Amino acid sequence: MRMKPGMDLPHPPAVAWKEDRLMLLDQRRLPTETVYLELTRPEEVREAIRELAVRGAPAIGIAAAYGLYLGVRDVPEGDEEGFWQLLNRTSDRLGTSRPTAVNLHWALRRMVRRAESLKGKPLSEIKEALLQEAETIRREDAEVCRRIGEHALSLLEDGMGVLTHCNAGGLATAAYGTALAPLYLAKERGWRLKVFADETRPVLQGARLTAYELKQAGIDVTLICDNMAAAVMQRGWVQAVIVGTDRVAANGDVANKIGTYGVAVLARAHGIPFYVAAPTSSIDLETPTGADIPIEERPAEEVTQGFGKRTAPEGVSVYNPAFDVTPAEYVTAIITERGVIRPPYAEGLRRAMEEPSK
Ligand SMILES: CSC[C@H]1O[C@H](OP(=O)(O)O)[C@H](O)[C@@H]1O
Repeated sequence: MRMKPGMDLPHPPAVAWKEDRLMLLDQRRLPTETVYLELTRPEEVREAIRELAVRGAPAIGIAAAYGLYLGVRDVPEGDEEGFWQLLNRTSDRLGTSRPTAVNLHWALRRMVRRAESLKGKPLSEIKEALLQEAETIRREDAEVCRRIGEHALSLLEDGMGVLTHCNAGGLATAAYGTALAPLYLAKERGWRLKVFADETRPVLQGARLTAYELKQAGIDVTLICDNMAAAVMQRGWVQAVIVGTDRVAANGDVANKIGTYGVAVLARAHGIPFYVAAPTSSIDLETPTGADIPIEERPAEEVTQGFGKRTAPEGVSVYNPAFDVTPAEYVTAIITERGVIRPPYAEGLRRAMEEPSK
């Protein structure tokens, strides 16, 4: 599997545009079924994001970008007022699909700004520019992931044991992933890494998606239950932890899949570096600290009746936050497409957001 533009992915792409519709790989059905949703309306895209048919911060942003285009493409030529009203209403609607991943809001803001930059032009021109912008966001994301892979690989060594949590792979992005990008690159360079993938309850993104991606790519992956991470570290099988993120606050606090904070504390207790792979599209300097990051709470059924099998009594109280926040002090380094950022994070994050991509 070559991590070059247009390279062959070890799995079907999470998001694709085909003629006149958005194709989303329905990740609720992986790893046993490969089924694409064909979407032509923004409400369908919003539903797909909410129901985790498409998930992963970058992939959510890409899907929303196409969803915004779908929302305005049928506005009649000349109906300027109707176009701008619908554009903003659709952006707001898509923006409320999930609260934590900042990529969603980043992508929608970028699309609206692109349209506003062409205000006064024929609507047909603005619509075409919106479709092109969504395509550009998708293509850029693949390149960003590849660069994150390059920078992240400089922190790993051949033969290492690496633990990851949830899925920050090709299925969470346009291609390659963020946290998984260095693992693909290592494989391409003939390295032999041993990966431990947390299953990541309750939605099992690690078991269903990360284990699937890495096994398809021929990478040595061992699936473990979340409560086994401590034992695996205690046995000395892990030399690095690398995870993705949904939002990095201005001080370096990191929101990621629930359970990440526990892994970070375990890594600290075992003297294991804890790395966060973060495209700049997931960095939010307008959010001062992790305490300011909205944490999505999801339906109780994900915990009590996962994948249709009831495993808890009817009516039991459930707390089901989809994310937690790892304080910056537990983060060894934040790896962006523009390089590796070490503490103190506030200054490094500001510089990363100002620099052109390397
Ligand atoms: C590269 S972003 C992946 C990020 O998104 C996941 O959450 P979800 O599956 O609920 O969208 C998880 O936090 C991953 O680290």
